[in-house]
Amino acid sequence: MKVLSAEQLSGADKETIRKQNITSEELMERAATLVFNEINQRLQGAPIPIKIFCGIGNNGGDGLVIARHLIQHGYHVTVYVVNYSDKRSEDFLANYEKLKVITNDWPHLIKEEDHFPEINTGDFVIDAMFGIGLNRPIEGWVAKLVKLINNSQAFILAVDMPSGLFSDKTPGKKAAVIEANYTLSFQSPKLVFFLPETMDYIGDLQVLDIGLDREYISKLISETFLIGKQEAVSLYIPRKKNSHKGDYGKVLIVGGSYGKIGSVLLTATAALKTGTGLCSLYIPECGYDIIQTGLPEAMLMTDTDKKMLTTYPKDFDADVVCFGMGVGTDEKSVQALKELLQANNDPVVIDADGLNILSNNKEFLKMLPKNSVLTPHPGELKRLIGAWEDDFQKLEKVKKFSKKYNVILVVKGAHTFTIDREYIYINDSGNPGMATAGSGDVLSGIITSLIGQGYEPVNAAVFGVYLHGLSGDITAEEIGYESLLAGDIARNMGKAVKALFERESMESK
Ligand SMILES: NC(=O)C1=CN([C@@H]2O[C@H](COP(=O)(O)OP(=O)(O)OC[C@H]3O[C@@H](n4cnc5c(N)ncnc54)[C@H](OP(=O)(O)O)[C@@H]3O)[C@@H](O)[C@H]2O)[C@@H](O)CC1
Ligand SMILES: Nc1ncnc2c1ncn2[C@@H]1O[C@H](COP(=O)(O)OP(=O)(O)O)[C@@H](O)[C@H]1O
Ligand SMILES: [K+]
Repeated sequence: MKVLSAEQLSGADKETIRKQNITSEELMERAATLVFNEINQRLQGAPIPIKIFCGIGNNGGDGLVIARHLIQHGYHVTVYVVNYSDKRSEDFLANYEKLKVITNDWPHLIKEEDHFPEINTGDFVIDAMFGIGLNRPIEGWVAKLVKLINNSQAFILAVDMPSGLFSDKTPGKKAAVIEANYTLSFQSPKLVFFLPETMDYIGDLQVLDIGLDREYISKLISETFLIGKQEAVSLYIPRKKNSHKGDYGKVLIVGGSYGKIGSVLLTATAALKTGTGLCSLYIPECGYDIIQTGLPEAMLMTDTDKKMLTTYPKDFDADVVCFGMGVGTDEKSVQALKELLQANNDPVVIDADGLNILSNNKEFLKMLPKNSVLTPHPGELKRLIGAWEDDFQKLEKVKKFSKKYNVILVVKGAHTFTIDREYIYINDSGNPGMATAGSGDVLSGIITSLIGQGYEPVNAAVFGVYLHGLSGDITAEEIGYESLLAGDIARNMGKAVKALFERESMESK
């Protein structure tokens, strides 16, 4: 799904009004009615106090439409107009008049702190103060109102986006922003919904298709995509009946050191469980018995050093090589990575200490084969590209790095971002149970496996990240977050691939 900017959404809005020959008020009615339907479906007429806070722009207009429908369906609604300015939008005014017709209980005007209502724990608050039109931080008494709502413990539903969030920049640490429990957003998710600094404001997210012109949207150039089940399925390459193990990749995993052999075991298990035909490992000698026992399907070569990697098997003919998990950063292991980079022209996957070695030896970056995949977590990323001021600057820096070195970066997190030059792919699978040692090692194995099976590196990264999260979701569904182990994610890869094609088994995310 394309992630559109506020500007693109406004354009689509105008084109829809023109092409469908409707007024902007009718479009607002359509969008806000969808929000009402969702609320009605969940509340089923429950007599709980609903407090709707409306701004004076079109987000406020949506709030007034929602209020009208809720009142007409017998809900206990109180409407507040957060009168932060006198420039009421036309559609706000039209809906203000419509509301007056159906109730004597007219909106309460809030113009200062003294007008604030009491908000109680059991209230259902609808935030329709600001949407994509916010152009400066919320200040003064409006900021105080935002804090009052946040501190109320009431359930908060945000319309289009939580008030206080911008669509194209982060709000700053002390800014007043609604902390929603649930966000119902129109037509397209916004980039800020997925960034580490701002994702916590969103709560659960649902995107409503408000019927903006499909043709116009399909022609819009977007560089940012949300990857859900539908997008993942489209990347899948089916196996051929007439095939053999040589068709599914000869993978080489290089890693491990004394005390960290488990990392390569996880990576290799994930690679084989993702469909690799032939999986070999190059490890320090101390890992020999561990791998042969733990993963008899894998083949092994060992370094002459017992405890760490000192070299790289240059003559080994692999389709794809993965380097880095559990390696450490000893000078001798730096040499191993150097030899690997000198010996390879095809894309490689670099993770963990492989990334730390790159950060300590920046001259190696130029040696990375084109379209190699780097999989940093935020700490590794910082060492690689330097610190950033906010998430938007981080994305710009990563794009620049990706272009400069011709590589793909998988920036791991609650929403993992795969960045290929100017393109951003945001992952929508996964859960907090995956915040457990070794789950990154598993991801590297999955991506390496897919490259070995003939996926383009960027597709291997995007699809691999999705499958990794999906396997984590399936595992969490079975055993909960707390006891989820990285090895479970690897072992459940088969279920994840199957779930891609099962309609009922998993909710399409
Ligand atoms: N296209 C779609 O998908 C559809 C969109 N729809 C809905 O429209 C929403 C966008 O509406 P919108 O453009 O009227 O902007 P909105 O967010 O209501 O606020 C703008 C007002 O706030 C003001 N202002 C800004 N910052 C401020 C501040 N810090 N403190 C105080 N004031 C501030 C600014 O005035 P300014 O002073 O800057 O001139 C202006 O008056 C969108 O989110 C969605 O809900 C649907 O109805 C239909 C389909
Ligand atoms: N809260 C979360 N939600 C979804 N995925 C998560 C969450 N926390 C971690 N993950 C995923 O788990 C993996 C952790 O990787 P990493 O930090 O490299 O772990 P390790 O070094 O222990 O292998 C990443 O793929 C990341 O996206
Ligand atoms: K809002």
